[in-house]
Amino acid sequence: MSTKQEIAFTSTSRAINRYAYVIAHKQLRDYNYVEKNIKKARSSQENFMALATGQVPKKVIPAPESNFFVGNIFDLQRDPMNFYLYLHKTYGDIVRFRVFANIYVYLIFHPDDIDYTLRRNHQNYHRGVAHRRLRSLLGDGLLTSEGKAWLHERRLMQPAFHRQRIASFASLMTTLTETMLERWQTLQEPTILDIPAEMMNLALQIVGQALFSTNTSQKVITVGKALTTALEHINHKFYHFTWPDFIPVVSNRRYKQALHTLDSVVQTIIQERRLSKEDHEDLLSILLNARDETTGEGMSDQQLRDEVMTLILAGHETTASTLAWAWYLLSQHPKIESKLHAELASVLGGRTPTLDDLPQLPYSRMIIDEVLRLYPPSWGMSRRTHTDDEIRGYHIPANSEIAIVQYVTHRHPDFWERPEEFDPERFAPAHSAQRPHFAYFPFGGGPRLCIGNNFALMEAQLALATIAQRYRFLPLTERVVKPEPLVTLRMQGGLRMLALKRR
Ligand code: HEM
Repeated sequence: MSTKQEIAFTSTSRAINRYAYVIAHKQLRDYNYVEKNIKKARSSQENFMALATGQVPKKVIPAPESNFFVGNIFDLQRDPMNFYLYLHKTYGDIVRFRVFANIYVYLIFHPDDIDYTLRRNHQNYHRGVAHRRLRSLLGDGLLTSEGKAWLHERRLMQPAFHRQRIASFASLMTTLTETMLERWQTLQEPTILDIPAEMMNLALQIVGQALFSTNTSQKVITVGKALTTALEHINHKFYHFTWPDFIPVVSNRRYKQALHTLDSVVQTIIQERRLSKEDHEDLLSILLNARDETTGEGMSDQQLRDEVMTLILAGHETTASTLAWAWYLLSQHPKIESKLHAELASVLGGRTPTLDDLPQLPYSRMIIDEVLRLYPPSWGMSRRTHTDDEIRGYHIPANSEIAIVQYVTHRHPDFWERPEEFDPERFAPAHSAQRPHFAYFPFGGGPRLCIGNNFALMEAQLALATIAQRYRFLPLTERVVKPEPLVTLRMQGGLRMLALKRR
């Protein structure tokens, strides 16, 4: 018997056997069994039919047991991170889980397949459900737009993130960090800080000033608060069944109010700037002056509003989360912390770091890289297939929801030894060179790579070096801080730390 005949024979007998059992269980009213096995029988039958017509049979994507009506949604709600880690460990590099009835999410964990979806065949992978949820907040900004509109916006905005332009923000970053340290000096001792809130405030001030230059700090704080309220609403909706937005329950009204505040503050800043005609040498000026190469048209007020909101949102939570996790991890690893202090002392000797110092501070950069591996702020990315596709020999139907989860791939045991351990040495150049590109992708990849990646890395490294020379932090309890997967990876229960002056 040839291999094809063998598969055909096995498929047919499997289908016949399963159908026989299904009929028996139907008579016993064991519908659970019927539901589970009818699918398998059909797939065996499909394989047989495929072979009979000369096609290659479809492989069935591994999936966990699930309920037909609620799928695996409760496993997902309970603890998404551990659910995804469990699925990878149990079922391998491609898994699907049921959301409801025949609606599935396909999880892709292997670097080669991530390379395929984000880069080699990116045209077939559009923005997924997470981006659609963000649309009510960010409109058609760079993060959420698609196709030609996205390409047009990316071309207009790319010059704002050119290396040279970003370099001019280095002194802004250290000045604002030092302003924060001066405020800490005035606090009562022992100084206890809400670390995520401090880092969030710092990152918000930095992105706010980079966008709007001076005199907007109060407006930036208002925007930050309204954004947090709006994001909490979107986060909640992501994992829970909630009322549709048009029903005026308290949470929906609060969300609408936050959107209204955001719109009015951002529109006021844009209007003031359009009238002033001054060149402020900030990101907003670049956006205001950007012109389409062919039509010569600039951005409309609505487009500017969407881009500004996108940059504030994408540009502060992420870097703030990186810094907060860095302080936590350093407090748990005194040897790594001492090595960082030694590098800072020998290169900077107590002075404020500049952009030119950064290449001389490789260990601080390795720390940031390792923090981004263990706790990637953008911990997962969602996509939707445009047409039918095939990954790892499995058929993926058109319009399927795909999830690519950095949090899991950054712990893939084939590419990371002792994956849960905090070890910045993994990012020494010799080690990094041996890994496939998409084993580590905190900033995504392909054409939709994060536009602010250099801005973020520069900010994180400068803030780390400036703060670590003046303070070290100790947690107030021995509690192990767990990640909370919201739009970014926050800390469950927050993190209050004791700030100890180093000089
Ligand atoms: C540690 C900090 C950051 C991390 C980990 C991060 C991560 C990411 C990731 C993973 C994506 C791709 C999302 C996807 O394709 O689904 C992305 C896109 C984006 N990021 Fe960042 N980001 C960071 C900082 C920033 C900063 C500082 C800015 C701006 C000031 C920014 C602006 C954007 C924008 C506008 C996009 C959309 C790009 C496009 O689709 O063309 N990000 N970011």
